[in-house]
Formats: sequence, structure tokens, C-alpha cells
Amino acid sequence: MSIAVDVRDLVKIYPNGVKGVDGATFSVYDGEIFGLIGPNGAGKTTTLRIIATILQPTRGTVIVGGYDVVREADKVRRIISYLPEEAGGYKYLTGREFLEFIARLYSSRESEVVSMVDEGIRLSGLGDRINDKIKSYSKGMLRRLLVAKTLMVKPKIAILDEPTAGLDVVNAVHVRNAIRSYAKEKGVTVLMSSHNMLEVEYLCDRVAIIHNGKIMEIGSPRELKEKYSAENLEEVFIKLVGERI
Ligand SMILES: Nc1ncnc2c1ncn2[C@@H]1O[C@H](COP(=O)(O)OP(=O)(O)OP(=O)(O)O)[C@@H](O)[C@H]1O
Repeated sequence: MSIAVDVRDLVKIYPNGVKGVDGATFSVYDGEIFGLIGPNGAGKTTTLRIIATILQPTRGTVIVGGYDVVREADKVRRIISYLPEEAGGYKYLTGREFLEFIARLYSSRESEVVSMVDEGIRLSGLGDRINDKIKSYSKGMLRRLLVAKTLMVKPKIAILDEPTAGLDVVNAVHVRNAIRSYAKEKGVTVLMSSHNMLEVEYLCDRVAIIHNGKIMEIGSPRELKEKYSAENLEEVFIKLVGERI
């Protein structure tokens, strides 16, 4: 299996001296849904921002689709699509206009723009509300739109930071199903973060558990549950780092 994202001995020290990531190493394979899971402050956002070329690493190497995130950032940006944790939309555009705006950044071919927007509308599940202004959307509707715009451009690698954070169960289930079905249908590699360990159990082929900037374990949810004789990933996490919290 070829490697989509390779992170080696990654360290990020912020200017104030805080270590955001402390020697993380993991690989994401082509076509898999990979979850970076851990509690608040574990280093998930820092790691994803470095992979998305928004933040510079202090030490270590990160290769995305064969390109180095520091030396070949432009090439990396062409093959990824990134959903930040705190993303917004253009609130005076309708959902449809926003998707059209994004699609035109990725393609100048009208037929491609139309099919991307159609895909985005389908993924968002917003129905007729796609024609309403974004400022009228609930938080859940906005997140659904943003997940849809991140996936609809069919990136080689989609990087989703807490795609379901703050969503109620109906919206969260919609977003999870959209990610899973789209990624598997189109062969898109997904790297996502979550502090909801039960959600990643459903969604992810493999997970890495991150704590204090360090990767503590990597494996499929099933492998980890078996290894730790645990009912679910929350229990795995507690058994793994509970005594250190
Ligand atoms: N800009 C920054 N300057 C200084 N320290 C930071 C900065 N951003 C993050 N940190 C620190 O780096 C560590 C990792 O934070 P990060 O946001 O990557 O964690 P996280 O796992 O994404 O957490 P959350 O689930 O709360 O979003 C934390 O100790 C955090 O306080």
C-alpha cells in the first residue's frame, strides 16, 4: 500500500516555548480514513496545520503525496483540501453561491464547476436551504456546508479538523456518513482529528492516539480494542494514558 502522508519525528515548539507536538511519527495509507484522536491540547490541530502547510514544523519531516511540506508547499497545496477547526463561510452568499465560488477556485471548466457544485449540494444534504444566505444557517448546517466544500473538489487528501465538533447527533451522523461514503466511493484519503473516540471507531480504518504531543498507539479500532481488552476506544485511551492524566 502506498503512503499518502508520512510524518517523522515531528516537533513543533511555539514561540512561547510550548511544545505543540513532541516527536510524532505516523503514516497514512492511500485511500484510508485515518483518525488522529486525543483530548484537548493533545496536538491534533498543530499536526494537521503543519500537514496542511499552514504552520512550519520546528523539527522532523512531513511528506504529503510525495512532497515535502516545507520545501514543496505549493505542490502539497494542489493535492489537499483542508477544513480548519474554526472555519466560517461568506455569510452574505447563499450556500450554493459559496460552493460555486470555491469550485471556481479549483477549475475554470464550467462543466467541472457544475459537477463539483452538484456534488457539494448532495454532500451537504441541505436540500432547498442551499439557496438561503449562509447567515441564516445553524451551526450544524454551516459545518455540513463546509465539510461538503472540502470534499467536493475531490482532493487526493482531505484534512478535516474536528469535522463534527459542536454538532448535535443528527448533524454529526450526516457529516460522518457523507465523509465515509464519499471517501470510499471516490478513493479520497481522509486524515481527520476528533476528540470523540466513539465517532472515530465508526468512521476510521485506523487511528493514532495522541497525548501531550506524542503518538501513544496506532492501529485499527478493532486491533486496539483487542490489544487492551477494551469495549471501545475510550476505554483503550483510559487504559493507555489514564494514569498519566
Ligand atoms: N499559537 C499557539 N501558541 C502557543 N501555544 C499553542 C498555540 N496553538 C496551540 N498551542 C498549544 O499547543 C498544544 C497543542 O494544541 P493543539 O491545538 O494542537 O491541540 P488539539 O489536540 O488540537 O486540542 P483541541 O482538541 O483543544 O483543539 C496545547 O498545549 C496548546 O495550548
